[in-house]
Amino acid sequence: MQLIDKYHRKFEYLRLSITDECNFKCNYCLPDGYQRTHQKQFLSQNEIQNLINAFAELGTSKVRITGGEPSLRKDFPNIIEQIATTDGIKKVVTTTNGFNLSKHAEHWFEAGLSAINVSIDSLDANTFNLITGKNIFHKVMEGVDACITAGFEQVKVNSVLMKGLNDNDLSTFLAWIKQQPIQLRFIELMQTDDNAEFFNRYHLSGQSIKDVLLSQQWVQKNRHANDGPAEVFFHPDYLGEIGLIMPYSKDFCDNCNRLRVSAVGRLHLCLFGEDGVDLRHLLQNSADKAELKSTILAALKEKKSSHFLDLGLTGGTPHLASIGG
Ligand SMILES: Nc1nc2c(ncn2[C@@H]2O[C@H](COP(=O)(O)OP(=O)(O)OP(=O)(O)O)[C@@H](O)[C@H]2O)c(=O)[nH]1
Ligand SMILES: C[S@@+](CC[C@H](N)C(=O)[O-])C[C@H]1O[C@@H](n2cnc3c(N)ncnc32)[C@H](O)[C@@H]1O
Ligand code: SF4
Ligand code: SF4
Repeated sequence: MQLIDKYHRKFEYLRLSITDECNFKCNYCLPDGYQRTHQKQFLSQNEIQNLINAFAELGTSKVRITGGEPSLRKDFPNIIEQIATTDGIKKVVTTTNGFNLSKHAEHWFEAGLSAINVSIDSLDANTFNLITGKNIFHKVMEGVDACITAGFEQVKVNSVLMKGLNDNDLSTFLAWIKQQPIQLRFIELMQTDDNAEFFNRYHLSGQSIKDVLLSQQWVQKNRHANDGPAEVFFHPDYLGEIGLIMPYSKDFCDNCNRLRVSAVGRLHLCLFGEDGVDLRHLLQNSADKAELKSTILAALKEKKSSHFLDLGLTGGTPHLASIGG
């Protein structure tokens, strides 16, 4: 039994959100901060274990723990360890805003985290503050250094491209990664239910960056099966790499290799899909594993070939914190 859809795409990568909550106010994601509308019970460690056991038996080998801000959970290191020691899981990775990274990078590495992605939208402390609502740029950068020292096999930095806010920063970013073994990724700003006006004002294609890179002898790398969606470029004079995540480009979804489960246990077939399929009642007891697996397999039959962002359809995703990006 394998997770393969009708377009012959194989899904070995699970993005698991463990909380919706976040302590940042990124202007493209949660500009007014996290709003606690009603008390939600996020997945417990027991529920997570039952979920991961089923996915691993269906061929999942890589799990990204995301959120909201995943490291806000006190049991975050336990969750890392628990997933990393599940049979069949080869890689446990996370995406974080880095607020407590300098303190915990080594601890998470020891718990079994193999790689880490840190979101840093600008290398200018004031602009960072303006975008995220947090005046802790230097602390986050210390966290990136702590990741490199801790020995993670890969450290990536995510930067959402925004017209007039950080699109002139390419040379500063390039100077930074010349001597740093970091994969720096520029992500095209995506429209969600809540950010239409912001999107119209700030969205910018990554193609202009691609053109600059190719004109400066950067070379595109081949993709591997479990890789994320970035087009990756290297240069012999740079220790770091550049990645471009361009969901508005043609054929972006042809390589889709990931499924998502939200922090309340709903299976989402696409970042911009509809409501999702409730799995939670099947996560309470390990004896329900067979039914859980068949529910996931049945749901996959409905996965669409692509998103419909070019038609302005955001599939009911209010913001990416709600489902883990
Ligand atoms: N449209 C779309 N965007 C995605 C998808 N996966 C990731 N992204 C975007 O890319 C951002 C960065 O993703 P990360 O959490 O760093 O993970 P990744 O790029 O899948 O990870 P790697 O495995 O490290 O390459 C996400 O927050 C999204 O904004 C996807 O399947 N579809
Ligand atoms: C939703 S966050 C969750 C993890 C963590 N809080 C963080 O920011 O790294 C994951 C990623 O989604 C990206 N993101 C959020 N909203 C986005 C949007 N509308 N368009 C593109 N990327 C977005 C963020 O920059 C971040 O890199
Ligand atoms: S992008 Fe991440 S850090 Fe920023 S508000 Fe969204 S969930 Fe929080
Ligand atoms: S937008 Fe949906 S179909 Fe396309 S790559 Fe992302 S998750 Fe896959």
